[in-house]
Amino acid sequence: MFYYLKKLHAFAGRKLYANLAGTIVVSMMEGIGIFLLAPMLGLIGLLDAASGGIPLLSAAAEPLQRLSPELRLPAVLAVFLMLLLGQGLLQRLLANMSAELEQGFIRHLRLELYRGLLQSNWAFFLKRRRSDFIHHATIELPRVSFGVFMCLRLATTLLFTLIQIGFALWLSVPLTLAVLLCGLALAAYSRSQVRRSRALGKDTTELMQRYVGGMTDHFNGIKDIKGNRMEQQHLSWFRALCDRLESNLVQFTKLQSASQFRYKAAASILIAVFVYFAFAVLHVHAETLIFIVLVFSRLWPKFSTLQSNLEQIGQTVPAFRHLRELQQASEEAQEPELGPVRLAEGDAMRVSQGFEMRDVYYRYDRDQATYALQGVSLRIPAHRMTAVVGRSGAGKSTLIDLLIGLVQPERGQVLVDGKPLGAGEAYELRRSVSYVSQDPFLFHESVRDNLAIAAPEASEAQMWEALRFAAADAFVKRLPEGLDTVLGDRGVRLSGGERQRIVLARAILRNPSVLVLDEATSALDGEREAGIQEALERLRGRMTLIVIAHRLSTIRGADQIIVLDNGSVVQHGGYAQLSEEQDGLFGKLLSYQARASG
Ligand SMILES: Nc1ncnc2c1ncn2[C@@H]1O[C@H](COP(=O)(O)OP(=O)(O)OP(=O)(O)O)[C@@H](O)[C@H]1O
Repeated sequence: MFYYLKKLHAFAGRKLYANLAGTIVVSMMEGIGIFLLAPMLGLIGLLDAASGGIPLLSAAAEPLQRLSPELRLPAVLAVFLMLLLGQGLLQRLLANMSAELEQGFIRHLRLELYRGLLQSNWAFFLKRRRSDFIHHATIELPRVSFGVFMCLRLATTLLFTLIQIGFALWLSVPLTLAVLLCGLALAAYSRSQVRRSRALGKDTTELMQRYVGGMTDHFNGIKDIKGNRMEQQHLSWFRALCDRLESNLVQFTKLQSASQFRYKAAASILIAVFVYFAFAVLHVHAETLIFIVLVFSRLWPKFSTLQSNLEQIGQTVPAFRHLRELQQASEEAQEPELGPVRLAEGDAMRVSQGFEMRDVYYRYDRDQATYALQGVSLRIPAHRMTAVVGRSGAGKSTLIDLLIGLVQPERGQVLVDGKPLGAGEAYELRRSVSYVSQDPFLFHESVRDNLAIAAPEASEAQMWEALRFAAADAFVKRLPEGLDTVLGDRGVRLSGGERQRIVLARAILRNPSVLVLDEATSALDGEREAGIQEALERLRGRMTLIVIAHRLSTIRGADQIIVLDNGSVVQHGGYAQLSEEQDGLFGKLLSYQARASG
């Protein structure tokens, strides 16, 4: 919590103190307003305004005595009005300022979280559920911000309570001490409520995490759900979770209302007892009694506000811990070379000789014995086309991740142009790599925006050239608004192959030094794939091509084929050479495919 309070301090600076000071002034004005009630009551004959029994009262009434009697009431009312209006205006100003501070702080936290996550290395993402990021950004983060401002509210309430206590002590020490003792006793009794709030807050965090995770999974897999008639099972799961969420939030409200009731009940009893003792036993003046009742009726609600603030803070504590843990993990996983993001690729690192792997070992989980890659040594020459093949799960994607430095080997070395590829160099290298994954990703934006994200300076002519290259020009031309057609769920839905071609065009538009295609043409028909093969032929020489393909016919033109099996390189060489090695895995894979298609 202190971490985020410090953050707010760094973010808001002087504004924060102005806000706190303003809140105190508003509270003071409220106090003065009450104090002014006395001369007012005196003027209308309810109270002896010149009474010396009440501190400050005679001093406050004294200027009034100098006015002619008929002006006194308007004068007091004018001051009263000014105070109330001033307080109202200041309150309005403060409310606006608080909203700006609060929203500004949320924006600051959001940006910090998002930037931190984006700049975390790939290993960080491998270990986490994607929906957890959404949960943190949309639910935990506002809770944290709410908690931070609740702490500030607690601080101002505490301060103002102290002022009120001082004032009350001045009026009557024994009665104030009695009220304080009762307040402390009730606070001690209510401590368990704060603990309970924290436990409920922990449950809220867990339940919301499940809620966001489940919803994300279900809607990602909605086709599977519909296609397999699994709606009922999902609905039951959802209903059970909603029941728990409902009960969790209702319990918190019940807890709060119970402690508020306790404070209210105690207040009524105390006031009755005080009035009795003050009047019947201690025989204090009626004026003093009215003041005591007035002051205590202001003081006691502060105690219940403090209690309520503490419970609300308790409820948000788990969110603080949760968000901080994620941020800490993401800070530890930051890419070493961050600097400003430069999209112009002119000065990006160009691979001139090629890649090399020396006895590389990698496993996703260091607690497990199985390696995704083991003892891999290979060379990938620059400006040539290298294909990586193997059965599903053989380690092809892992190999690519290591080559472009998304993950680092556990043992062994990856070299680029003869130099070891550390995490810092990898970040630099990826500025000149275009990577097209198995599941290509398009934004819910126009074709133009989707292309421009990779190369903001690209002209329209260059975009069309890239689309032509990827055999996507014809279908983009046919889209209702051409380049400006919005793609995605609420725009034009593309087929898997069409999506792949746009992503390929985007990859080419960056004019990368290394183009990696991970099953990037799997959804294309033979004719279109042949078109892309020709395009790749043209790219060879200009850039280093690394292609993962299941359909072996598509890699006939490769300069080199690397065959992986169970995380090791089992064969490498040209297409013709490998196809002749009858006992080799490549030959087997070829014959399986020939049988399947034949
Ligand atoms: N994020 C991960 N966490 C743990 N294990 C993983 C992860 N990703 C891959 N693996 C494991 O590493 C091994 C190699 O996976 P990889 O994705 O590199 O294979 P692949 O050859 O690309 O497979 P495919 O052709 O099916 O995409 C597999 O055994 C897989 O289960």
